[in-house]
Amino acid sequence: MTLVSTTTAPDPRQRLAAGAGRPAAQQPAWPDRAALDEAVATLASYPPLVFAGECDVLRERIAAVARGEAFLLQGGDCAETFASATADNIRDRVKTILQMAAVLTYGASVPVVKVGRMAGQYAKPRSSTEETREGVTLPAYRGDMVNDFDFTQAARTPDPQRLVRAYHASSATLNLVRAFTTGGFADLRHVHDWNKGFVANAANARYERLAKDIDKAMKFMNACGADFEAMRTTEFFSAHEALVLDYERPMTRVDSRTGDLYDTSGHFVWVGERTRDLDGAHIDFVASVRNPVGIKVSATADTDDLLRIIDKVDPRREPGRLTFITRMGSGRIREALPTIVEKVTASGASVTWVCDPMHGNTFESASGYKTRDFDDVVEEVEGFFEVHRALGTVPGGIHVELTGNDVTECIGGSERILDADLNLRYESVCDPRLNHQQSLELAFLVAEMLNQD
Ligand SMILES: O=C[C@H](O)[C@H](O)COP(=O)(O)O
Ligand SMILES: C=C(OP(=O)(O)O)C(=O)O
Repeated sequence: MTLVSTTTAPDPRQRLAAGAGRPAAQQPAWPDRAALDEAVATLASYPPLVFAGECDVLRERIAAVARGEAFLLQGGDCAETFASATADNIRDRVKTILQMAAVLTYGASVPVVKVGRMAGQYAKPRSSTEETREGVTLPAYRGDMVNDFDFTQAARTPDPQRLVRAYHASSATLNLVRAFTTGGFADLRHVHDWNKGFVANAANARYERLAKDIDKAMKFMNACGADFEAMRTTEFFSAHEALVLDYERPMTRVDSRTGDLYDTSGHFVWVGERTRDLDGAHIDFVASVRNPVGIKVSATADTDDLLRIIDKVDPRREPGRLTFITRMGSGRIREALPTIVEKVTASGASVTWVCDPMHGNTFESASGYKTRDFDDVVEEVEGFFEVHRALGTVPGGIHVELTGNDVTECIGGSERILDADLNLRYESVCDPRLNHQQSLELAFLVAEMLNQD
């Protein structure tokens, strides 16, 4: 892929420029136009973070997910921060995802497509444009790509230089992820090592037993003369919400092979529940790029609206192109999802269904923390499987906010985290994440659900 098209056809970037006039929700109020233009120009001059061919591979993998031949595992921080883009944090998140994938692959005999909510997840849509603390009102924190979490006027003022910092942090993250996943660290023969460094607990002990079984199977295959080359590395893709269009547009490039546009900020990008307006700039943006894309779908989504989004984003009905990430809440999924799935299926659309059991299950605890109950998370995934089984459609994967760290942000799980424990290690700057143990527990439970076929 080159940065500049060599064809004489009209420049496909005109398509992007045309979309720029559409209304865009949840965009930062940049105070300095010249500084923004400079940051956007800088981003446009930088190399792509991912390559078009990799996005095509992911589209094929997601097409296999839609056929029920693989399972999609998307996970990572609610909001990455520049300060937390450290080697240890990145390694532990990758290890957690690799462990979950090992549990799913071994436990349910299904290939797992691994996608990190990583290397670009630096922007957040907010319910309110402002935040008030003790009588002081400031702009809401919108992610490190936009402003800083500190509660001061200077920190909360959007700064376009942060777009450039987000690029560099994503680049460094992706570089390490690529090193981990292709440099030997992800070799299935190291399945035990991924558990090292995590505190001893029930989920880790259960994982240790599974790792022993995998080890045994590998030794058996080795003795039979199996070729382990394919297991030395693993595919690992990056994903984030395509929210701040002043970041996504300059990162969008023309693929010299095809003349098509690709958003090179990540392999997979999604449009959130708050920005998926049919005539808005976000849907127009993802319609213009060839990456596999996702759309968040809540329990209140209008099915006709979704059908129009499908027509716009995936007019060719291309397998793997469009994923609906449903996030309905444990109490509503069984009532809201069936009609949507039925009508979408009846329309002949080619959509991959993935369950986000986090965003419909957030509440404020009695002690004032934004949290989620592990039981609600599990309940929503169960509802997702039940609905798809009843309709004969494919429950393709899960999309979860998680960390490899031992945080206390979601209540429940076998550690029985209580409201009173939330203040111990509540580190998220936005929404609560599953900790390492809760993530592994979820993977074991999902493997059981997959096995019920
Ligand atoms: O991650 C999703 C949203 O950005 C988040 O839930 C918004 O949180 P808020 O309602 O506190 O703004
Ligand atoms: C904001 C998010 O989700 P949703 O759009 O579903 O609320 C998210 O996944 O970070």
